[in-house]
Formats: sequence, structure tokens, C-alpha cells
Amino acid sequence: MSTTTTEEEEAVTRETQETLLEVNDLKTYYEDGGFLSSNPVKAVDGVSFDIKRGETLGLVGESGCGKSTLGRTLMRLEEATAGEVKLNGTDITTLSGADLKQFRRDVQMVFQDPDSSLNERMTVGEIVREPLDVHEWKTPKERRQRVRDLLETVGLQEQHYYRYPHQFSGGQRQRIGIARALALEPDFIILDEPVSALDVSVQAKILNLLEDLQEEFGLTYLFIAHDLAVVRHICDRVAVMYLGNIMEIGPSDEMFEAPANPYTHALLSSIPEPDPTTARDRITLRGTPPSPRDPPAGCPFSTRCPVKIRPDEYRSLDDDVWQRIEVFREVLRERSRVEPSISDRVRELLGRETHESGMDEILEELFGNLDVPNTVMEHINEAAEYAENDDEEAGRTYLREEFGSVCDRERPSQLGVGDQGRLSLCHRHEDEYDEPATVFESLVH
Ligand SMILES: Nc1ncnc2c1ncn2[C@@H]1O[C@H](COP(=O)(O)OP(=O)(O)OP(=O)(O)O)[C@@H](O)[C@H]1O
Repeated sequence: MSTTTTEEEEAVTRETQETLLEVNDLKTYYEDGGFLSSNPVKAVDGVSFDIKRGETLGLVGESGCGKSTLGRTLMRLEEATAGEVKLNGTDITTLSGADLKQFRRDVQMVFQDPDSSLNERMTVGEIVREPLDVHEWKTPKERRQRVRDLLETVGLQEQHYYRYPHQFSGGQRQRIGIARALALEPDFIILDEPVSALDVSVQAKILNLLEDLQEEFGLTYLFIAHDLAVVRHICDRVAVMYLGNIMEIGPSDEMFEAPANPYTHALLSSIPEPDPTTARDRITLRGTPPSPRDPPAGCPFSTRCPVKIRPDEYRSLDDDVWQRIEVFREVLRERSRVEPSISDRVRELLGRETHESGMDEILEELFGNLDVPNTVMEHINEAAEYAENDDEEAGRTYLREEFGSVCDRERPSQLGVGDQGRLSLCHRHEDEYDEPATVFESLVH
């Protein structure tokens, strides 16, 4: 049908478009000598992608998954720990002097909260003119004219030049932020949740403005958002981020219609469907994302994945028992996050052995009403014993060795799915395993 041809044509067009930004195995770690552990926060943990000139790439994921850190690293507001960021073929992570100054003209950022990103003591004219002054753009007279033109471009008026940000509505303030970002004619703009703080009625106007500006000036966008509906509307492609990794990246229409990665699947199933006849089955994710100080050794999503690969000997184990084992593993992980000295202190304060009394209750709660095979229960008891003796780490290792699979052990690579260059980070795309979609089907029926 014609849609397929159009989609294929789009894929071919993308192939021939010029690459503006290329990111290779980028890592940004925060070494802040944390209170609970000296491990760094692995906010961005090895991401690779590219953005073509004129394209809009959406970056979505739950709070804390590393979206802003990635955006800030691309802006050189955070220092990359490892990897490459190439803009027009030049690695920007090592730029300095005049080259860095030029880079600061080419890449701009629009922030979520126009209230806190605009200096209340400056007039609108001064705010928009500031980057022109810093970069000594042409003459002062030409700068003033440029600001007037920019105000008009973003839908404000010339007389707004002498007013202060507090005299404007949220949408107008975001227009001021956009005018400022456009001042130096950048190639690339990072939009960090640009409409999240605005009323729904104003959001559409700002999104339309951004689309018009993109067309007029040939801009390339990285659009950071947690609102998937907004992303679907405005982005050509979407990258789904989880725990510092890109789990899936590809054309937005294709991804929204048939997510390939289990995490994308779960994320999309949590948005209400406008058309109830196509309602997807909702997937409720267990637990919370692991700490980015201590991410899983294998797949980043392995601790919560509803379609995680099981070891052969447990393929036919009852689903409920299997889920509870996974929860038990999560419990030990949580407990091992607490530094022993703190748990000792708690025990001291309570005047009792908190760990020991807790473990029996946990096992009863998790497995008490289930028919658990003896061999399985023996393994669980063994791990519980380690935990009772304050060695959660040994308990975790024991469970990983017994119940773990390739998902726990090996980080998957990004594998191609579909025929439009979509990539997904999941072992299930390897030939020997069932695809995530097939397993989700069987879970539901
Ligand atoms: N300056 C910092 N020092 C230490 N850790 C940080 C710092 N900034 C962010 N983090 C941590 O890095 C991780 C990623 O944070 P980031 O703000 O990039 O996520 P996000 O997806 O943008 O979240 P949100 O949507 O809530 O802004 C989080 O665990 C966060 O606590």
C-alpha cells in the first residue's frame, strides 16, 4: 500500500541525508563521592546514535534515566567521561579556545522552565541580545535590530523589548527563551522539555512555532520529553532511554505502532489509547529502576523486564513462582544498597536484629501461599541464609547464578528490527530466542 512506499521512501531519504550529530559510546558519570557509596552515578552509560540535518529526534524516558544529562553533555555543560560527540564531523568533547566558542554559537538549548531560565532583572531585549553581545556579533545597532526581528519571528512584538519577563505569560516567556536560542543562528537546538511547564492550550502553539522555525531555518532538534503524545506528534524518530542507555531508537510512527523493546512496550502500554478498540493490554512494571550507581551487569532493564529470558531448566516453572523469585532478587538488591554501618545503627536503635527477623517474614510473604518446588525453595533458603548473615551480596550472586540468564550476565547489543533502521537493545532479538512481542502475547492470553 501507499503508506508502506512512503515509509520506505522516508527510510531511503534518511539514508542519504547529511549527518549533523554523531554520538559514539558516550558516557557521563558523576563522581561526587556519594554518601552511601563511592561508585559514580552512571547517568549516561554508553549511548550511540546520530541525528540527520533538519531532523527532530525525540528523547524519552522516566525521570532520572539520564535525558537531561545527555542533553547537557551534548552542549558541553557536562564533561563526557568517555566516548565521542561529533558535530559536523568534529569531536566536540575535546574542543577549547576559539573552536569551543564557535561551537557555543552552533548549538543552543531551550530549557523546561522559562521562569528560572530567564534573568528577571534583565529586559526581554537584553535577554535576547546577551548571546549576541557575548559573541560580539556585528555592531550594537545591528544587534538591536536583530533582537527586534527575533521577537517578531517568535510571535512577540517590538514594544516587548523593554519589558521584563515577569510581565509575560508562561507561553510568552518560552517564546523569549526560543528567541534567545535562535539569536546566533544555530544549526542544532536541544529542547529540554520545552512545553512541559505550560498549559495544554499553550503547548500546541509553542510546538507549532518550533515546527515553523525548523522549516524556516533548517534547524535540527533533539527534543527531550516525558510526554509520549507530544513526542509522537513532533519527532521524526524517537530514542527511548532507561538507566543511562538507549533501549530502542527508530522512526516514531513505527515505534508507537509496534514497539520492539520490552521497555518501550511497557512505557507505551502506560499511555491511554485514544481509540478504545485498539486498546493495548496494560503492563505494570514491577519495582523501581535500579540505582545508576549500581546498574545491573547484564541488560539495564533485566531487573524489571516482564519478558526476561529464563534459564532452560526453569522455562516451565509456574509464572507466579518465577515472578516472586524476581521480586526476592529485587529485595536483596534493595537491602544491599544500604550501607552495613547504617543498618547496624538502625538495629542498635531498635534494640533488635532487624535483618534476621525481616527475612523469614519476607519469604513467608513472597512464597507462603504458592506451590514452590522443593529444589527451588532450597535455593531460595540458601540465598536467604546469606542475607540473614548480612551478606546480601553473596545472596544476590547465588540467586543470579541459579536463576540468572543471559539477560543478567551480558549486556545486549543494539540489534536491527524492522526495515527502517530501527535498533533495539534486547537479547530476545537474537535468533535463538522468541521475540519480545511473541512473549508479551503469551503473557496476556
Ligand atoms: N550533578 C549531579 N551529580 C550527581 N548525580 C546527578 C547530577 N545530575 C543528575 N544526577 C543523577 O543522574 C541521573 C540522571 O539524571 P538526569 O537529570 O539526567 O535524568 P532525567 O532523565 O533528565 O530526569 P528528569 O526528567 O527528572 O530531569 C539521576 O540519577 C540523577 O540523580
